[in-house]
Amino acid sequence: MAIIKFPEHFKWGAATAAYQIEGAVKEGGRGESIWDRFSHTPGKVINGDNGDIACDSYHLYREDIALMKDLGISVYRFSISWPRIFPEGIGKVNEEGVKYYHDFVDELLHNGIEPMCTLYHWDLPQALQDKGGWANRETIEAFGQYASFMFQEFKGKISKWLTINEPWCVSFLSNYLGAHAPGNKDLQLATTISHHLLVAHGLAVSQFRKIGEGEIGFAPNLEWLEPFSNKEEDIQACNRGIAWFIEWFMDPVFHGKYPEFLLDWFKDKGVTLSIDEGDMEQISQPIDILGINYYTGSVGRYKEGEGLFDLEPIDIGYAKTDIGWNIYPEGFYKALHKLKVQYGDIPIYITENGACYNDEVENGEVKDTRRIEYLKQHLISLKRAIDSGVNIQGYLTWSLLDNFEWAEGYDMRFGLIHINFKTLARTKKDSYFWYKQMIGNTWFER
Ligand SMILES: N=NNCCOCCOc1ccc(-c2cn(C[C@@H]3NC[C@@H](O)[C@H]3O)nn2)cc1
Repeated sequence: MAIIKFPEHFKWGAATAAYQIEGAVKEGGRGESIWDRFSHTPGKVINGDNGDIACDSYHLYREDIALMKDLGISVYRFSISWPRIFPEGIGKVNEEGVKYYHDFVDELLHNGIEPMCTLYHWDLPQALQDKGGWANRETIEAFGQYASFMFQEFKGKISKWLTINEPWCVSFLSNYLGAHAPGNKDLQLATTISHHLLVAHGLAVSQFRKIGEGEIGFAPNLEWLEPFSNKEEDIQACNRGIAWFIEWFMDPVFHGKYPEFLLDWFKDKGVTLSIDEGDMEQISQPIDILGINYYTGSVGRYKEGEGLFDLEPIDIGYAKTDIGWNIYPEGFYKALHKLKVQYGDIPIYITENGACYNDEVENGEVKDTRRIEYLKQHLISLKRAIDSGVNIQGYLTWSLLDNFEWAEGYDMRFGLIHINFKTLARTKKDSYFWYKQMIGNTWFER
């Protein structure tokens, strides 16, 4: 059997997000978010699920942190509910919300767990959406004020910050494909939003340089696309599909410009970018860390007129998780290798990787052996990337807890810990025990 061993300094963690676990949406002075509005709109979320209660981590966070300590993680990625701090998005601060996060972060630190804080994990204050949301450049300024407040308020407690989680999901999934809040289906709008998100990221970084302490970055998600054949048309189609996730967001941050071939492609679709003077300089300020979220990949081939990029994803029989995503660990390595080639040695944290398996509790146990296999396969790819020179500093699995999986609701479970959403009981899954042993050893047996 092979031993897969990680560097001694390697950081192991787990990740969650505010709207997916907190609940208490009308408590503690919190304002409405776009996900409150979207999830309560009939037809938007499977089973009509919403985040009103979720895992009730707002009230149960001490229990969750005790589980993290038992698990042995050294870093925990969470997000701030922007409308808990600024109920209207800007202006009056909600002191109850500020205190909640101080109490939460203090509990993490007291338990020797390093906080990694995502400022924006999709729960935009509805009051800002009512004024156009991310399509309105005023939201960029509002995000800058929110970020500046948080950097000042948590200086000395939080030293790893991520500005925007998965800007592809916030822009294209939510405003072109329409699958997430606010549910628009407009390519020009989505592309404009993608630019405003990057400008907002850059504004937060510039504020961090004045106010903050520690490291800052952002967390794009990547989906790999493997060409069906070595035909140039298949290769180019897959390159377009990959660039939609990688180059579209990474080139502006690391190279100060959008990928020309995608700009041209969008222009042929009647979509243009309105770039203000100074935007690209703002976006491309150096960052300290890069979060990478990877779940899946597909095989793709050229098909004229198919989708946005003349690209047809085809099912060649890869095994899938319970949410229907291909299990494709090879794509994880290929994506990470591509990042090193194109963007150099920025310290990378895998800020999300995990699998949806909807195993239930039986006799007090959850035998999620498929999740353990998924983690093993992807950690093998990760170790290959590390050994080939990719500067990976840590791995945070998605997710610590089963939680509200956005439009898929609560049926889709990604946690190491099972949540009974009726009783809120937490049950450690077999994958929890496997991850705990692997963290303790810094290796696992294949
Ligand atoms: N890709 N093209 N799709 C074509 C059309 O598909 C429509 C649906 O698409 C997608 C694509 C991606 C996702 C997704 C979900 N997560 C998991 C969350 N990450 C942040 C954290 O909160 C986790 O809950 N990451 N990515 C969902 C749906």
